[in-house]
Amino acid sequence: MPDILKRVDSPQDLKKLSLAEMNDLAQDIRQLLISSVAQCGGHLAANLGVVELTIALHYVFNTPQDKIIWDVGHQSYVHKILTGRKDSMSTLRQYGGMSGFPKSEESAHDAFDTGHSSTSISAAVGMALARDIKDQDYSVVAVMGDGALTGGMAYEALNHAGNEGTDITVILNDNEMSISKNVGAMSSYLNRLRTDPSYSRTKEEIESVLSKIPGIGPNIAKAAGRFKDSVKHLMVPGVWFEELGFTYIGPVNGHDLEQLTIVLNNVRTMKGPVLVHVITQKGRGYQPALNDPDLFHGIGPFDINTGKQPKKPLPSYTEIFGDYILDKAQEDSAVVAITAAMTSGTGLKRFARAYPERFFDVGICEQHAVTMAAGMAKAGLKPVVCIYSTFLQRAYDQILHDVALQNLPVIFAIDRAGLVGEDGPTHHGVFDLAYLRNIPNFTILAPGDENEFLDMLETAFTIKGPVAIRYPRGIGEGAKIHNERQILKIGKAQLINEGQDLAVLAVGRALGIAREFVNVMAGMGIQVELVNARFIKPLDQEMIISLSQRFKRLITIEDNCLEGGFGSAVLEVLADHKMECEVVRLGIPDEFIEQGRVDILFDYLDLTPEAIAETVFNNWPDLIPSQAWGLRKIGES
Ligand SMILES: Cc1ncc(C[n+]2csc(CCOP(=O)(O)OP(=O)(O)O)c2C)c(N)n1
Ligand SMILES: CC(=O)[C@@H](O)[C@H](O)COP(=O)(O)O
Ligand SMILES: [Mg+2]
Repeated sequence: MPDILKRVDSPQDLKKLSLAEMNDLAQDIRQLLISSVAQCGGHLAANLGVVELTIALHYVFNTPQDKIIWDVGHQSYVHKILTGRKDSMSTLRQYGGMSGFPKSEESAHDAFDTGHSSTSISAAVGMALARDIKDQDYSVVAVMGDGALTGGMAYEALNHAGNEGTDITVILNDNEMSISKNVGAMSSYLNRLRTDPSYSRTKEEIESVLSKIPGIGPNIAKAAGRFKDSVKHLMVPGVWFEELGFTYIGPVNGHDLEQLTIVLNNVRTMKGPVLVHVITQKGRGYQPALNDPDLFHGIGPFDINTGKQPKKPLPSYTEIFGDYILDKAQEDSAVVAITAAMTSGTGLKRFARAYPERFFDVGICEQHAVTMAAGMAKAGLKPVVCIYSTFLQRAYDQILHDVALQNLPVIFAIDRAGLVGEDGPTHHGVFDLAYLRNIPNFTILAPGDENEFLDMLETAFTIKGPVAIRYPRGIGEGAKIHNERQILKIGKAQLINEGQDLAVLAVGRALGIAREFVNVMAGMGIQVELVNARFIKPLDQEMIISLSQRFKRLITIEDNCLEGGFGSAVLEVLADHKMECEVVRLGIPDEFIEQGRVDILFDYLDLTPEAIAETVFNNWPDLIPSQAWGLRKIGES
């Protein structure tokens, strides 16, 4: 580990460093970031961009007494390194290792848990109001990116904070990037603040503005004076923010530690809501990340020298979707694609290039995306809303009230459904079946393999109402893609394997696990009937009833939460028809699942073929054949 970094185990150590040493520290931290993310994967580009900003924040503020809230939290690695966790960087995002997001249970310096965007100002206002009610004394700082500022919640919070006049500091970290290039009118406004000289005030104007800040002005004015001519650029009128009741300070060079520490030192003593507009460069200090900040926003392990990643052996569900939607748009001019700031993540990059007039990146605005799609559907288009399962949670009422209630034909392509792996509990998409299947008019599907996914997409375009297709992160089952598409019969499950001893109903990614389970059982002489549910809504009631009559023992498998999920839906059918049948539901239990490789998580959840066999034998010991006695846990109650 480089020298200066060795000496920094806490923010207190940082405060002993000279400016030159802090600049050296910044370079040491960049090295650690690059080597750790190259090994573990993670959010590299954003962290490289906030190195100096994070050093300056910890130099000026005193965590954990002062609270720093990292919006989204993907850029919190530097904060973790400076707050006693540098040695844990080798475990970043691994099972049992350090989280890639702020986590209060991991450190007292992590003031608020994040992962989803645009929450930081609301949380900061809440903490600041609590502080004031309890008559306590500490600073509350929200660090938010320009991408996060496209999210509606940020505006709700700015609106409220400006009105309350609460003492909070918002650091707007503007790097002109969301994951892809940032979008929207606010982004253009920030760009004008950054670049248009007519927005810049003269030194005298700045000092006059500063001196009007009650009780604090002279301090700031003095600090500004130290910058002589360059101070002209220190404060420009961020009129929009000022109209909302914020004191706007900026643009500030986010890589100039001297300027940052002076500005933050003064901001620290200011009253009321303050917004500091900091300009940073995403990917700074690592050429491959500078060349492709989108790729290096969130990346798997890579070669440090080349920045290259190992080639994937198979196309992912996302890529298959990207190919399909491109073809579909060519075939049907009414097809439009909508993303909420996840163009590459949802496989829409080529669509965006080929059909710019039919592609809409609305920013981190899942709610707006869904209601806008409803409007488009009402007016005759065929909108496909491409949103990760976990982020679609944001738009629940819009799905229900604006789409489903009017039975509008909006197709929801729900990527990253089920366990996503290293991003962990903030990002696992394990709730969608439960939050969607109670909404009338919906058709909900989950593919068991790549061809079925394509059939489902094709089928979705024939349905005259809202459709959700949920599919997992990463590569599929490896099925060879053929060209004949079939329109699926709505609400009909698919019999995969006939058996006599036990029936399994599986859905989506769980079908792959179930297939292997059938083989494991067959190896022990137990014949399992396997059904691919295909539809979560409408359910194939006939099939479920028939299975319950024939087998009396049924297993459901899903990678969704058990409460309210697919297995619960099966139980409802059985109860409604007064069927007597023993059902074991397998899926995600009532807990937040940690980060880690998906196979490790499935193992932890006893959702491997062998573990399922053990569960079966534990529930129904009469099924245990003599050959099965080698298996872990068998016979234990
Ligand atoms: C509600 C929600 N939607 C989408 C995302 C995915 N996401 C994570 S970071 C990010 C871009 C954030 O951009 P910005 O705030 O400017 O941070 P930067 O990476 O540029 O530092 C997006 C879209 C998310 N975390 N939460
Ligand atoms: C921080 C965040 O929300 C995204 O960057 C997310 O981590 C992307 O996930 P994927 O890697 O699955 O696209
Ligand atoms: Mg940004």
